[in-house]
Amino acid sequence: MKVSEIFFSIQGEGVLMGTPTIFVRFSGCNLDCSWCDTEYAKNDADAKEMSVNNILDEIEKYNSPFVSLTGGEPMIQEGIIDFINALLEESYHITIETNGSIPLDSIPTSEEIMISMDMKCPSSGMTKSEMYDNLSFLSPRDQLKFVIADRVDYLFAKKVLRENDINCPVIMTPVGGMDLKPLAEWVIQDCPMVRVMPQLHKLIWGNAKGV
Ligand SMILES: Nc1nc2[nH]cc(C(=O)O)c2c(=O)[nH]1
Ligand code: SF4
Ligand SMILES: [Mg+2]
Repeated sequence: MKVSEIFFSIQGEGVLMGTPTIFVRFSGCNLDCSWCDTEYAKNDADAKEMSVNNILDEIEKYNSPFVSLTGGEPMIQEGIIDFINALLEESYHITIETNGSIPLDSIPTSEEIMISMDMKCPSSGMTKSEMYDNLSFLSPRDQLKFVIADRVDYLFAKKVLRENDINCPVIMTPVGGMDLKPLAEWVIQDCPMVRVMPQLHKLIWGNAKGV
Protein backbone atom coordinates (compact mmCIF):
# COMPACT_ATOMS: atom_id res chain seq x y z
CA MET A 1 0.00 0.00 0.00
CA LYS A 2 1.17 3.55 -0.67
CA VAL A 3 1.64 5.44 2.59
CA SER A 4 2.43 9.13 2.85
CA GLU A 5 2.76 9.32 6.64
CA ILE A 6 1.85 7.62 9.89
CA PHE A 7 1.55 9.79 12.99
CA PHE A 8 -0.05 9.94 16.41
CA SER A 9 -2.16 13.01 17.18
CA ILE A 10 -5.56 13.94 18.51
CA GLN A 11 -8.57 13.50 16.26
CA GLY A 12 -9.13 17.04 15.05
CA GLU A 13 -12.41 16.56 13.17
CA GLY A 14 -15.91 15.34 13.79
CA VAL A 15 -17.66 13.61 16.66
CA LEU A 16 -14.48 11.87 17.90
CA MET A 17 -12.67 15.22 18.12
CA GLY A 18 -10.09 15.25 20.90
CA THR A 19 -9.52 11.49 20.98
CA PRO A 20 -5.86 10.42 20.77
CA THR A 21 -5.71 8.69 17.40
CA ILE A 22 -3.18 7.03 15.12
CA PHE A 23 -3.36 8.41 11.57
CA VAL A 24 -2.43 6.39 8.51
CA ARG A 25 -2.35 8.78 5.57
CA PHE A 26 -2.38 7.01 2.22
CA SER A 27 -1.02 8.60 -0.95
CA GLY A 28 -3.08 9.20 -4.04
CA CYS A 29 -6.42 10.85 -4.63
CA ASN A 30 -8.98 10.65 -7.42
CA LEU A 31 -10.14 14.27 -6.81
CA ASP A 32 -8.46 17.67 -7.00
CA CYS A 33 -10.20 20.00 -4.55
CA SER A 34 -9.34 23.69 -4.95
CA TRP A 35 -8.60 24.07 -1.23
CA CYS A 36 -6.93 20.69 -0.59
CA ASP A 37 -4.85 20.87 2.62
CA THR A 38 -2.86 17.70 1.92
CA GLU A 39 -1.40 18.39 -1.54
CA TYR A 40 1.63 16.26 -0.59
CA ALA A 41 -0.61 13.18 -0.35
CA LYS A 42 -2.54 13.81 -3.57
CA ASN A 43 0.00 11.98 -5.71
CA ASP A 44 2.23 9.11 -4.72
CA ALA A 45 5.59 10.72 -5.59
CA ASP A 46 6.78 10.63 -1.96
CA ALA A 47 4.87 7.47 -0.99
CA LYS A 48 6.40 4.62 0.94
CA GLU A 49 5.30 1.15 -0.17
CA MET A 50 4.16 -0.73 2.94
CA SER A 51 2.48 -4.09 3.42
CA VAL A 52 -0.47 -4.57 5.78
CA ASN A 53 1.93 -6.17 8.28
CA ASN A 54 4.44 -3.29 7.97
CA ILE A 55 1.69 -0.81 8.82
CA LEU A 56 0.36 -2.93 11.70
CA ASP A 57 3.91 -3.14 13.15
CA GLU A 58 4.27 0.62 12.90
CA ILE A 59 0.95 1.56 14.51
CA GLU A 60 1.41 -0.99 17.30
CA LYS A 61 4.10 1.34 18.68
CA TYR A 62 1.45 3.89 19.63
CA ASN A 63 -0.73 3.20 22.58
CA SER A 64 -4.21 3.81 21.18
CA PRO A 65 -7.12 1.71 19.97
CA PHE A 66 -8.23 4.50 17.58
CA VAL A 67 -6.97 4.51 14.00
CA SER A 68 -7.95 6.97 11.30
CA LEU A 69 -7.43 6.08 7.65
CA THR A 70 -7.04 9.18 5.55
CA GLY A 71 -5.20 10.55 2.55
CA GLY A 72 -5.44 11.37 -0.21
CA GLU A 73 -8.35 9.02 -0.64
CA PRO A 74 -7.92 5.80 1.35
CA MET A 75 -10.69 3.98 -0.51
CA ILE A 76 -8.70 3.93 -3.79
CA GLN A 77 -5.82 1.99 -2.17
CA GLU A 78 -5.47 -1.52 -3.45
CA GLY A 79 -5.90 -3.83 -0.46
CA ILE A 80 -7.75 -1.30 1.72
CA ILE A 81 -10.51 -3.77 2.64
CA ASP A 82 -7.94 -6.42 3.64
CA PHE A 83 -6.24 -3.77 5.77
CA ILE A 84 -9.54 -2.75 7.41
CA ASN A 85 -10.27 -6.40 8.20
CA ALA A 86 -6.78 -6.82 9.70
CA LEU A 87 -7.38 -3.76 11.92
CA LEU A 88 -10.74 -5.18 13.03
CA GLU A 89 -9.01 -8.42 13.95
CA GLU A 90 -6.60 -6.46 16.13
CA SER A 91 -9.63 -4.76 17.80
CA TYR A 92 -8.93 -1.22 16.60
CA HIS A 93 -11.69 1.34 16.20
CA ILE A 94 -11.39 2.61 12.63
CA THR A 95 -12.41 5.95 11.17
CA ILE A 96 -12.41 6.04 7.37
CA GLU A 97 -12.02 9.57 6.00
CA THR A 98 -13.43 9.34 2.50
CA ASN A 99 -14.26 11.97 -0.11
CA GLY A 100 -17.61 10.39 -0.99
CA SER A 101 -16.78 9.65 -4.63
CA ILE A 102 -16.03 5.95 -4.13
CA PRO A 103 -18.78 3.37 -3.45
CA LEU A 104 -18.89 2.57 0.26
CA ASP A 105 -20.67 -0.76 0.00
CA SER A 106 -17.41 -2.75 0.11
CA ILE A 107 -16.73 -1.56 3.68
CA PRO A 108 -17.50 -4.29 6.22
CA THR A 109 -20.36 -3.64 8.62
CA SER A 110 -18.95 -3.29 12.13
CA GLU A 111 -19.65 -1.40 15.33
CA GLU A 112 -15.95 -0.54 15.26
CA ILE A 113 -16.02 1.36 11.97
CA MET A 114 -16.98 4.99 11.51
CA ILE A 115 -17.32 6.19 7.95
CA SER A 116 -16.51 9.88 7.86
CA MET A 117 -17.75 10.99 4.48
CA ASP A 118 -17.07 14.39 2.95
CA MET A 119 -19.69 15.89 0.71
CA LYS A 120 -17.89 18.21 -1.70
CA CYS A 121 -19.41 21.69 -1.98
CA PRO A 122 -19.21 24.01 -5.04
CA SER A 123 -16.04 25.87 -3.90
CA SER A 124 -14.09 22.60 -4.06
CA GLY A 125 -14.82 22.31 -7.79
CA MET A 126 -15.61 18.63 -7.20
CA THR A 127 -19.37 18.45 -6.62
CA LYS A 128 -19.93 16.40 -9.78
CA SER A 129 -17.84 13.57 -8.35
CA GLU A 130 -20.06 12.88 -5.37
CA MET A 131 -21.98 9.61 -5.28
CA TYR A 132 -25.30 10.49 -3.68
CA ASP A 133 -26.10 6.76 -3.35
CA ASN A 134 -23.44 6.66 -0.63
CA LEU A 135 -25.66 8.78 1.63
CA SER A 136 -28.08 5.91 2.15
CA PHE A 137 -25.17 3.75 3.30
CA LEU A 138 -24.39 6.00 6.30
CA SER A 139 -25.68 4.78 9.67
CA PRO A 140 -25.94 6.59 13.02
CA ARG A 141 -22.37 5.55 13.90
CA ASP A 142 -20.99 7.33 10.80
CA GLN A 143 -20.72 11.05 10.03
CA LEU A 144 -21.22 13.36 7.05
CA LYS A 145 -18.98 16.41 6.73
CA PHE A 146 -19.31 19.57 4.66
CA VAL A 147 -16.29 21.86 4.31
CA ILE A 148 -17.78 25.31 3.83
CA ALA A 149 -15.91 28.16 2.09
CA ASP A 150 -18.75 30.62 1.53
CA ARG A 151 -22.50 31.22 1.53
CA VAL A 152 -22.91 29.31 -1.76
CA ASP A 153 -21.38 26.21 -0.14
CA TYR A 154 -23.61 26.60 2.91
CA LEU A 155 -26.77 26.84 0.81
CA PHE A 156 -25.64 23.82 -1.22
CA ALA A 157 -25.15 21.82 1.99
CA LYS A 158 -28.58 22.83 3.27
CA LYS A 159 -30.15 21.69 0.01
CA VAL A 160 -28.40 18.30 0.20
CA LEU A 161 -29.71 17.88 3.75
CA ARG A 162 -33.23 18.89 2.73
CA GLU A 163 -33.37 16.56 -0.26
CA ASN A 164 -31.84 13.44 1.26
CA ASP A 165 -32.63 11.21 4.19
CA ILE A 166 -29.49 11.40 6.34
CA ASN A 167 -29.18 8.99 9.28
CA CYS A 168 -25.92 10.14 10.84
CA PRO A 169 -24.48 13.22 12.56
CA VAL A 170 -23.84 16.08 10.12
CA ILE A 171 -20.86 18.37 10.59
CA MET A 172 -20.02 21.68 8.97
CA THR A 173 -16.47 22.98 9.17
CA PRO A 174 -15.09 26.16 7.62
CA VAL A 175 -12.34 25.77 5.02
CA GLY A 176 -9.06 26.10 6.91
CA GLY A 177 -10.79 24.89 10.06
CA MET A 178 -10.48 28.07 12.13
CA ASP A 179 -12.72 31.00 11.11
CA LEU A 180 -15.96 29.72 12.59
CA LYS A 181 -18.06 32.84 13.14
CA PRO A 182 -19.82 33.35 9.76
CA LEU A 183 -20.75 29.67 9.56
CA ALA A 184 -21.89 29.59 13.19
CA GLU A 185 -24.15 32.59 12.57
CA TRP A 186 -25.73 31.08 9.44
CA VAL A 187 -26.44 27.85 11.32
CA ILE A 188 -27.97 29.72 14.27
CA GLN A 189 -30.22 31.68 11.90
CA ASP A 190 -31.43 28.59 10.07
CA CYS A 191 -31.14 26.00 12.86
CA PRO A 192 -30.49 23.02 10.64
CA MET A 193 -29.61 19.85 12.52
CA VAL A 194 -25.87 20.21 12.10
CA ARG A 195 -22.83 20.64 14.30
CA VAL A 196 -20.41 23.49 13.56
CA MET A 197 -16.90 22.33 14.31
CA PRO A 198 -13.35 23.61 13.87
CA GLN A 199 -10.39 21.47 12.89
CA LEU A 200 -8.97 21.19 16.39
CA HIS A 201 -5.47 20.14 15.25
CA LYS A 202 -5.19 23.39 13.24
CA LEU A 203 -6.24 25.46 16.26
CA ILE A 204 -3.50 23.70 18.24
CA TRP A 205 -0.66 23.39 15.70
CA GLY A 206 -1.64 25.53 12.69
CA ASN A 207 -1.43 24.15 9.17
CA ALA A 208 1.42 21.74 9.91
CA LYS A 209 2.20 18.33 8.41
CA GLY A 210 2.17 15.24 10.61
CA VAL A 211 -0.39 16.47 13.17
N1 LIG B 1 -5.31 15.67 13.92
C1 LIG B 1 -5.87 15.41 12.75
N2 LIG B 1 -7.17 15.03 12.69
C2 LIG B 1 -7.68 14.74 11.46
N3 LIG B 1 -8.92 14.28 11.19
C3 LIG B 1 -9.02 14.08 9.86
C4 LIG B 1 -7.81 14.42 9.26
C5 LIG B 1 -7.55 14.25 7.81
O1 LIG B 1 -6.59 14.78 7.28
O2 LIG B 1 -8.32 13.53 7.16
C6 LIG B 1 -6.94 14.84 10.27
C7 LIG B 1 -5.59 15.31 10.34
O3 LIG B 1 -4.87 15.49 9.35
N4 LIG B 1 -5.12 15.56 11.60
S1 SF4 C 1 -10.43 14.63 -1.64
FE1 SF4 C 1 -9.11 15.28 0.06
S2 SF4 C 1 -7.00 14.71 -0.55
FE2 SF4 C 1 -8.30 14.60 -2.38
S3 SF4 C 1 -8.00 16.59 -3.36
FE3 SF4 C 1 -9.86 16.74 -2.08
S4 SF4 C 1 -9.12 17.52 -0.10
FE4 SF4 C 1 -7.30 16.81 -1.24
MG1 LIG D 1 -6.07 16.87 7.42
